[in-house]
Amino acid sequence: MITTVVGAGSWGTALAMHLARVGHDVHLCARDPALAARMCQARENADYLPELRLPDNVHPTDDIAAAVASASMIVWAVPSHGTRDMLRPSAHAVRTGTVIVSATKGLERVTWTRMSQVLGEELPAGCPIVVLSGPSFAHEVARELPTAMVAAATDAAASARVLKDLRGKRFRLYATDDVVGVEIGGAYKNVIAIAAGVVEGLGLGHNALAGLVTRGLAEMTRLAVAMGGRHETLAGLSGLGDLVLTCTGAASRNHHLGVELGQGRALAEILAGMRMVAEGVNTAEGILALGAAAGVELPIAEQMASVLTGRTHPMAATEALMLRPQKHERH
Ligand SMILES: NC(=O)C1=CN([C@@H]2O[C@H](COP(=O)(O)OP(=O)(O)OC[C@H]3O[C@@H](n4cnc5c(N)ncnc54)[C@H](O)[C@@H]3O)[C@@H](O)[C@H]2O)C=CC1
Ligand SMILES: O=C(CO)COP(=O)(O)O
Repeated sequence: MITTVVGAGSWGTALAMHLARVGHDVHLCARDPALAARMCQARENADYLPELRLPDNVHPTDDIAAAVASASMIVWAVPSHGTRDMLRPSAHAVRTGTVIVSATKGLERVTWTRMSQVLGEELPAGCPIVVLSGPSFAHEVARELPTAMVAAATDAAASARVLKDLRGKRFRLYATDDVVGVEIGGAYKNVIAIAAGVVEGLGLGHNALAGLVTRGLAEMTRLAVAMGGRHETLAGLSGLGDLVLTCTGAASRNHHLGVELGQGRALAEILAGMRMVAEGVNTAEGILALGAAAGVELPIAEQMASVLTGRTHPMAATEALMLRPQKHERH
């Protein structure tokens, strides 16, 4: 079974290692030829997932068109801002019927399109898209620590195939047909994870963190439902599950960025010191655009977008949220 993973950052590399361990022959595509060469030579991805040996059946490459042409399954793990540009030149090489697993969590800049929609617009017809999401730090998947995720697709045969082909002793998947709910949950949680980091950086305590996570989940759910997703999806792995992980786990890049913001560092300075992507930085504005289009109020995302663009100080954002009119909890 040949599977191609596009994106040799931490997530693509971890998924490639997992797939190789469960029996796939994996092509791992890096856009940087030098990184592909270093991975071939050193048998590790020292830039993004150091000190973990790549299994022998992971084949690093920079020839994306050849790698996608030979695969019966493609796992997409390129950050959202690079997805369309990275896919377009090789999309024609993808064979009809190839199952596409979208592992990216974010929205396309400016259009604020969901990732499965971007992939669907660029790929040939007849390639079912399955969204993989949920609480899953790359370094833990790479180390074979137990992980549960969700696979969302409108095509039940495609999600069943992903459940079967990705299954591992310590990797468990649940299926759903709620693609919108899963993608909104996976994108939105990054914004709330930044907010959770801000709470920590400001030293606001555990009460504040618990309140933020709970009200963050409420507004994520509000948006997802307004866009056609289901309430219970957001109570699942790609909602509550990923919030618990990234709002409390220090390994979250979004959470880390929020801590630094809360401690008073400027966004540009924080980003300059990060090699890895923090999707929530771009997603906040997109979430607001989707909220405006759907006619729903998203107060935490609104404050975070304002903090991230430097218009509001993190403490002022906290006060603005606390001083909002009180209301019924279900709203
Ligand atoms: N790392 C993790 O634990 C998880 C990450 N994800 C998601 O997977 C996606 C990829 O994230 P990571 O692998 O963690 O990122 P990363 O920061 O570890 O690596 C990013 C990769 O994308 C490449 N890249 C950067 N800008 C690019 C562009 N403009 N065009 C094409 N490629 C570009 C980099 O060269 C690098 O290979 C993100 O949407 C992230 O939210 C999802 C679940 C877990
Ligand atoms: O999505 C993730 C885990 O599920 C990774 O979160 P970060 O991108 O914040 O590190």
